[in-house]
Amino acid sequence: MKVAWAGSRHAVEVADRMACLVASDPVFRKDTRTMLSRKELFKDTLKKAAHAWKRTVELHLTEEEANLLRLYIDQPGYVDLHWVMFVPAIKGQGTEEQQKKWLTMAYKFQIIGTYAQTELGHGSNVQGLETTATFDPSTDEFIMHSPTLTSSKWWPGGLGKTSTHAVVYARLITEGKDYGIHGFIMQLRSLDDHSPLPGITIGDIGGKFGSGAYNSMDNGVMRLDHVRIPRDQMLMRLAQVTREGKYVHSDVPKQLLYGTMVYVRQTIVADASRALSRAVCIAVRYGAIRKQFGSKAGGPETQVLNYKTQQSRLFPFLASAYAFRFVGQWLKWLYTDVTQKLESKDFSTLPEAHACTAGLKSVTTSATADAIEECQKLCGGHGYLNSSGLPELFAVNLPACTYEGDNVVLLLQVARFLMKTVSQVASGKQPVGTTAYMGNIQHLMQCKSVVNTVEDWLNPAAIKEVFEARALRMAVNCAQNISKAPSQEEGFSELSPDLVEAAVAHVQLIIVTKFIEKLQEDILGHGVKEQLQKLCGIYALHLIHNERLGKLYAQVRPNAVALVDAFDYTDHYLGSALGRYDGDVYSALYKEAWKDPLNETVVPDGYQEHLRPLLKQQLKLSRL
Ligand SMILES: CCCCCCCC/C=C\CCCCCCCCCCCC(=O)SCCNC(=O)CCNC(=O)[C@H](O)C(C)(C)COP(=O)(O)OP(=O)(O)OC[C@H]1O[C@@H](n2cnc3c(N)ncnc32)[C@H](O)[C@@H]1OP(=O)(O)O
Ligand SMILES: Cc1cc2nc3c(=O)[nH]c(=O)nc-3n(C[C@H](O)[C@H](O)[C@H](O)COP(=O)(O)OP(=O)(O)OC[C@H]3O[C@@H](n4cnc5c(N)ncnc54)[C@H](O)[C@@H]3O)c2cc1C
Repeated sequence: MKVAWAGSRHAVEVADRMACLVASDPVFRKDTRTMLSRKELFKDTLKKAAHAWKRTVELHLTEEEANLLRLYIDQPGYVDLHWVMFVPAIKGQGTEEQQKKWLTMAYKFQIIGTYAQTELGHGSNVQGLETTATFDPSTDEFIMHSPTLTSSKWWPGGLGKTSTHAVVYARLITEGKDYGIHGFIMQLRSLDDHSPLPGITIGDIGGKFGSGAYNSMDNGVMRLDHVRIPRDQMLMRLAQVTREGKYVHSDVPKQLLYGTMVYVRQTIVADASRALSRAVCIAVRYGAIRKQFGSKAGGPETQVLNYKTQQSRLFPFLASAYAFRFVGQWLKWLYTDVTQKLESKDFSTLPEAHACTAGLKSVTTSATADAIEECQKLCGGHGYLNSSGLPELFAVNLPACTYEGDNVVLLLQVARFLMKTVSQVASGKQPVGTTAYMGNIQHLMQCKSVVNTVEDWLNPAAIKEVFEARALRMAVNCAQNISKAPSQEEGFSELSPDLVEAAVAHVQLIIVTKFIEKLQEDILGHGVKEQLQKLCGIYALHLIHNERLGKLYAQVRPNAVALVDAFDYTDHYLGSALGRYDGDVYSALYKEAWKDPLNETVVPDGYQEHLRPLLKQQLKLSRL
């Protein structure tokens, strides 16, 4: 099962090696992270990042190994933005010459970069950004400026205190005309003493949700006061400004400007499956250790994992973790395929790539945030302790519902794509890729499900048909209602809640389909495929027909712990007293409690000033 989860034997081996490297290095300790002040946490993050880079160089780690090292260090920081957004933005939007110049420095960490798109006034509406980049032909420079308070850059990770450079998104103005949003490389801080360059005001935007967690990241604010940069720092793969100030657009779709976001959304699906699997791992392992109540005859107490209510709340998450993992692996493939096509100037699959990454990012991160919260409840009181690992896991993954595109905004993008596809089908065009099922419209609009028993639900063809019919009918229903509205735009706006539901149904169909396709692959190991079939059934069925699942849960229960062990997480990475591999939960909880700063002294600070006088006063009063 470890191989099925990781994708290959090689993937298991390299992940194990990197996880152990991190777990055995004292610099990467994180057990007292939630007790650090913001400043201490930030410094700890800088230390870990520098040490990780040192180890990467010393051990000559490959890119795959270095990425895993960063992942297992498990502490958000500026390096995430540098590797996940700054480097890809230059790769995707820079010319070959620009890539050579900037990536050479970025790969060696001679510069640290971030992705500065969002502003105080606009995040979702990228076309509404206000920062300007005005070309001055007299000096061959762009003047970068924040004209209003709301145009202040706001949120970019690493911007606050660390980044020396950024890809800054701004409205390009040349020859008096506004050509909309383009990307520019800017140096922000001195490479000698790290002070901000003239005209740049920069800082951290302040503490965020939860202790520890995302507070390790210095999300930043930046205002620009007529800062000049050379013309060749405009990212010029998609469009250019000539020496004379002429704007020239390349023969590529302008949506490629959004390419970095497509790339990152794809990686976020993998993050979501990992976060969900960590929460499930903690709740399942702990559920096997925790006992409450027993038989009336005085027999042994019951493991809470044996309660049917526990299973019906928890096993759909276990199934979802596997489902998201497999769809994430497929999405990675899709992204690579689209990138190769783009290189040979075939842009035909771009809309589908956008819809799939946007939709899957939305559905998987929302489900994951909800599931982590529920796993906390599934662990009872102990789940609420920081030492359970769950509060931090929740706080770190909750913003994934917002960053890289608010989930509802992204689902509306999927809906727009679906409405276009429905109208193309109506005019006789055969849909392809993940919407190919819509071509079967005659059958899917009328068919009745052949499913009667729980066993029928394990029939992949039956499951697929139900999901196809559900998604298509919801999309067609929306399209019909929109066509009755006074205008397309009004109809879309009026029906947006239904459109979001239709988008979710389409995305869930993709997830179910990719799970089924995974089951058709060669899967080695005794009983592995059978367990995955049950999980696939649970994933599909819990979305549409909760009542019939009891039998399947009973079949999964005997292997529940093994199914989470297959995630292959070290105790260091899981970071949970409840989810420990050895099950020694109570000793761990007890030990963790004593690490709290409040326990550094037996009598707490503040006793002399506030507690003692109060108690003495009450004592005096009671004697009166
Ligand atoms: C225990 C705890 C320990 C700690 C653990 C730590 C471990 C780490 C774990 C997790 C962390 C992982 C770290 C990962 C690091 C990632 C960090 C991420 C940081 C986040 C960064 C950001 O947020 S960057 C900013 C992102 N911003 C957005 O996403 C903005 C969203 N808005 C948009 O994308 C667009 O504005 C819009 C799509 C909503 C609208 O676009 P537009 O205004 O142009 O309008 P249209 O709707 O008219 O679209 C026009 C046309 O274009 C098509 N289109 C739109 N987008 C795309 C696209 N991306 N690609 C291709 N095509 C696109 C659209 O469909 C339209 O097409 P038509 O054919 O005209 O219909
Ligand atoms: C932890 C974190 C890290 C981030 N890192 C970065 C970074 O590195 N770089 C960067 O540039 N940005 C970053 N961001 C910003 C992030 O990308 C934006 O916050 C995100 O795109 C959402 O935009 P917004 O904040 O403007 O939300 P808003 O659009 O203001 O959303 C507010 C509400 O309005 C709703 N809404 C908005 N538009 C519509 C619509 N058309 N129809 C229906 N409902 C709508 C949304 O659903 C939401 O409920 C980060 C954000 C966070 C939280």
